[in-house]
Amino acid sequence: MRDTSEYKASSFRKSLTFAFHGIVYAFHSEKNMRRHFWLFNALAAVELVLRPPLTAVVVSLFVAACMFSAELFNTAIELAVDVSVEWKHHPIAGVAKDVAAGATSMLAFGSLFVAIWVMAMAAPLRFRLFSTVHLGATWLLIAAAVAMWILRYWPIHRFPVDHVPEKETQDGV
Ligand SMILES: Nc1ncnc2c1ncn2[C@@H]1O[C@H](COP(=O)(O)OP(=O)(O)OP(=O)(O)O)[C@@H](O)[C@H]1O
Repeated sequence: MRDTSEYKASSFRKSLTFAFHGIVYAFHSEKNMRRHFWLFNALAAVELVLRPPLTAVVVSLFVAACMFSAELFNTAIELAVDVSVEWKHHPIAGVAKDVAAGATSMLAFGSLFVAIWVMAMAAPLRFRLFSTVHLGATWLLIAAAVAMWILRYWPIHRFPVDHVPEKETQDGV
């Protein structure tokens, strides 16, 4: 095995590149990441139509980022557990994965309250897709959506990812 010191990020730019690799890998290998991606698009579409104020948009984007972050942690834990038990069955490995999945589910549940609050902030609910209200919030939403699409569809073969688990391929959700 090679010495891990050679992977140490020597600059901020390198650290960001490693983080980017991680996110792209997770989008390619994890079906839940792809589910969250489509949920995020649904959220962005609803907010573009209803046009809640900037505060509600910022909070909802932050919660969406937390959700993606939780799923990334979950993926990292699953991979680390699989490596540590060498893909063999171990009761504690199973518990570790269940706990990580539980953490993600908790956040998903909490996100529902934020979704309800965003709807309340958008009241009275009207079709405002072509309106010019809350333009700052609208541009923020569009920028966030574009960034997510880039991360989701960035070609993985450009990165030194040796193995994408067979259980989750590019197909599917
Ligand atoms: N090595 C293992 N030893 C014992 N139980 C395991 C092991 N790996 C997985 N499990 C059990 O199977 C469940 C599913 O594990 P798996 O690795 O397939 O996660 P997953 O279904 O891909 O999760 P997610 O949908 O969050 O990606 C775990 O939550 C755990 O209960």
